[in-house]
Amino acid sequence: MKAEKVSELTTNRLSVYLRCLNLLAEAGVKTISSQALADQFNLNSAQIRKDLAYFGEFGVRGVGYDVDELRRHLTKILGLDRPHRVGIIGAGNLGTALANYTGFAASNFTVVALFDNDPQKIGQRIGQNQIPVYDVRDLAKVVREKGIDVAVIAVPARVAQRVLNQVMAAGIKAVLNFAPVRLHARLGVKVKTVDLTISLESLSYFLARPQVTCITNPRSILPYEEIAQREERELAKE
Ligand SMILES: NC(=O)c1ccc[n+]([C@@H]2O[C@H](COP(=O)([O-])OP(=O)(O)OC[C@H]3O[C@@H](n4cnc5c(N)ncnc54)[C@H](O)[C@@H]3O)[C@@H](O)[C@H]2O)c1
Repeated sequence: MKAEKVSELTTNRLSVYLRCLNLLAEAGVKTISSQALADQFNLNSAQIRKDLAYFGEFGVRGVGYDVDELRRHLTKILGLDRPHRVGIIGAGNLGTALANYTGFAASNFTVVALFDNDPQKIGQRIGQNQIPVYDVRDLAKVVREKGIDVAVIAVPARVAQRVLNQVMAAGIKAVLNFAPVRLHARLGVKVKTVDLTISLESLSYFLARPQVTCITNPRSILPYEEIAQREERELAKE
């Protein structure tokens, strides 16, 4: 497997394929061709074949993919076959909302701790799973004790870099950042930023151009696919 050169766009697509395959499995579908998969979920069949071929031979010519087998492979490729333990730093509006959300469990992610620096919040328990809020100064200790391998940053932007530094010092290598700020991670640490304002502003851009948003043909997504493919080529060059 040549997984080390796989871009984030590819891993995002693998995650989409897995979600589609889970829906097919729930509906009792046993095998599916790349074309049928593409048609049902508005994906690109050549891209599916290319993405999957990268990780080995999955499909059977003329039959397609075995849905359960491909689900197992994608689950393994995405590292979802082992549980991930998540710690959320910032027990405010967003941090507590994320801790209350039970939907991550299906993908093998469990929120096991929140961290804060507010004495009023430290010691509280959040949501139906009664997740404890720890003092952020105890981050490294709790990370070790609870085997936390993913951190979510939900603190104000002005302290987010400092918190990331603490997270990295605690040995965590995968970070989901909600603070609207560009963070600097050291080599070997992956930070993904979810910036809702950027997403809203890009929606606003399309609202400002009704001729783009009014096209109903699914192929109207082609320009964005092209952008994604261009980004991917650039990533591959790095
Ligand atoms: N609330 C939302 O809908 C939303 C949406 C998108 C992005 N965000 C972003 O997420 C972040 C959190 O937003 P929020 O609305 O939950 O804010 P909030 O003020 O409700 O919560 C922030 C929490 O971080 C804690 N905190 C501050 N400094 C800390 C530190 N050094 N170490 C540990 N904890 C610390 C605070 O005590 C507080 O509990 C912000 O950067 C915000 O811009 C929020």
